[in-house]
Amino acid sequence: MITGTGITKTYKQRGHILGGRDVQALRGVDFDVKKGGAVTFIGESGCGKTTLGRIVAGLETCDSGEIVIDGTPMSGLRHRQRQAHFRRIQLIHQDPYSALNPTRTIYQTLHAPLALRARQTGRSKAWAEERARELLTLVGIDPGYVLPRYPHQLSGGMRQRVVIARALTVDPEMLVADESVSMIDVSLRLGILALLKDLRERLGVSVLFITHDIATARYIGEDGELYVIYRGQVVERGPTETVISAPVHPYTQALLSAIPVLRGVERPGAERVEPTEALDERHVDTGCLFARRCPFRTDECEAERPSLGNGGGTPQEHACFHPRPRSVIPVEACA
Ligand SMILES: Nc1ncnc2c1ncn2[C@@H]1O[C@H](COP(=O)(O)OP(=O)(O)OP(=O)(O)O)[C@@H](O)[C@H]1O
Repeated sequence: MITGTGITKTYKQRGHILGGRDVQALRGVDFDVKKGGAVTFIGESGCGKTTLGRIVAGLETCDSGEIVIDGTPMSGLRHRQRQAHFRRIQLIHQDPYSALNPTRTIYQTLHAPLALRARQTGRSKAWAEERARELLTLVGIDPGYVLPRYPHQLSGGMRQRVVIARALTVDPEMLVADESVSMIDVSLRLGILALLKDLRERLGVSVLFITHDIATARYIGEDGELYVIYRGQVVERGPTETVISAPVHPYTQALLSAIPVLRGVERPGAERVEPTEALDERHVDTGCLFARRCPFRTDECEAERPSLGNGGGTPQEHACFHPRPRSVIPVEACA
């Protein structure tokens, strides 16, 4: 099990004199991912999703907060020990084109980490070769075709499968998939998402999925938890189906309302929640982060920041003083 508590991250900006502001990318994010579980973070561009994914994968440090992997807090460990723990969390980057070394064949890419493991665990060279073939078969590609080839000779979907196979060479406990289908042809995306689901079932590996797309969140995390993140704060979280079918935070409702739908297929009674104003940096220190865009804001929202909780008796947690379940236009309406 992997948990995060109070994760914060601020990027210092140079040029303060010219009016540059520090960017608070994460403002006290809590999460937990159970063994074999699926957690999806969803939010618009710039809300801090990638920063969180990199911190969870150990590629970046947080300013405060704690990541605990199987009961061991990472903050108290030396660099090498920490790296050994974080090796069990593998990041699958959104861009399979830059994730693979163009000068290495797929055989070389997979063989290097496997040969290292073979040496560390007293296994033979033949084991490393066999394991490379097994992993490629597991991710649905023909080892005989792929192993001698270079990345540029493969399609985007195949490359992403190789990236996943490489992540599996270390027997990870969790995969962090950051928009991992966004740069792949639409026709190939479902295959990659189905593969990630399949790996969860077959290997018991947990998946932390990062996306801005509701349909993807629903597909990958149907039995998992959905976290909605806005400007570095989790504003709603709960079972994926509950959050999507009955969102209570106005931001989640706006996110769902923003899905394009075909004229005439909207469900009667569905409500469209339109954010009222463009992003505004005011009230960042005091009030609700969404207040300036929220059509339901009150004075209270501008004076104080709500924290995540179950106020109002809702099944999911939310950070809103006025949670109101609203039926918004469902994702199926896009089909
Ligand atoms: N290395 C950095 N230096 C300065 N600011 C950064 C850095 N990385 C991210 N940021 C800022 O932190 C905020 C969060 O960025 P992040 O990439 O985590 O968001 P995101 O939700 O993943 O966005 P996107 O979907 O566009 O990738 C943004 O305002 C971004 O400009």
